[in-house]
Amino acid sequence: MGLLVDGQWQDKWYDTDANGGSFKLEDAGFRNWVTVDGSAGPTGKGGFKAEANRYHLYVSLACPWAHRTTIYRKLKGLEDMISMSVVHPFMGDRGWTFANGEGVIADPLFNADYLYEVYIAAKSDYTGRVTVPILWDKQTNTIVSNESSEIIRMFNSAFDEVGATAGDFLPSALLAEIDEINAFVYSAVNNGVYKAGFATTQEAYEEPVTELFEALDTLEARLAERRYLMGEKITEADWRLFTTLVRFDAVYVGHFKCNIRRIVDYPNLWGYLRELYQVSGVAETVNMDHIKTHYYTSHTNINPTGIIPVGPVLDFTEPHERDYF
Ligand SMILES: N[C@@H](CCC(=O)N[C@@H](CS)C(=O)NCC(=O)O)C(=O)O
Repeated sequence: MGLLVDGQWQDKWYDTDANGGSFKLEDAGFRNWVTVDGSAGPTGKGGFKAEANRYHLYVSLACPWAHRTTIYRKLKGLEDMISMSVVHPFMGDRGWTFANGEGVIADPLFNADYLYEVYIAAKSDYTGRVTVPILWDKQTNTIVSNESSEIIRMFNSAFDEVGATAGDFLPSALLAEIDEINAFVYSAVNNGVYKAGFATTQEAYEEPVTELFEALDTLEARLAERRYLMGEKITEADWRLFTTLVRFDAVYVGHFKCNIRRIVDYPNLWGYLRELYQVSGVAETVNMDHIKTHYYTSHTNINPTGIIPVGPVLDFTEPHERDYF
């Protein structure tokens, strides 16, 4: 675990002391957009036109933020036009690596050993954390974006005219409502588990855990009334919730101490999670081995022995029983 300072790697854990023991996620450093015609997107600069075989995605199969992008790459049929590398699940002193391991896909562009080399290739004096996902442009040799929430919006529609699978997870009529629920889920759930897990004081832990379970209770009630968060159709809001839910019982309950309840204790959330998992192609994006290995072995201040728990036994393939809607 560490970060780049002026293009030099420094081995540092998150600085929770600066925030009274609380974990604060850093803003992503590259915020450009791939668009249909290469014009600038909502942030950053233009020049990134949607084209087949132009972009490369770097991910970790363990990471819930990167997982959003692998789901979209799969569901939008982008696998043949956007190549992908997968880092090793263990993130040690030098951050993410391409060490040999099951499920690791080496870096074909730089043959990098460490992911930070990719950041330095984009900006030799880069300062910031070295995070996944990264969307790389092979034409202009730079990082387009390292912000998952924006990469999935690009994948959702920018490549439709060059052969992506039809399907829109962000219908414009629902945009405002989706943004609203995303903000709630992000703060209390997606990032809530990290705020609880990386807290270094009792108070900084208890507050996000309480907020997290209040939010899960609210979502449970909402899913009693609706099949998906926005109603009858799966939207971006569901995929953003899914990547946290699928890791929850195996990792966040134990490793991050988010243990007031488990997802299997919530009938609606558990059925909803199974249904999303069973959407064609999605199960192939879930690698429980990378997920458990990453969290339990990389965060040595939380789990010094590095022992990976054997359980829990979870069967995401059980009938989801949500078709009654
Ligand atoms: N804002 C980013 C956050 C990505 C992120 O924090 N990724 C984690 C893995 S789950 C990471 O690479 N962390 C490495 C580090 O912080 O040093 C996004 O959503 O794309």
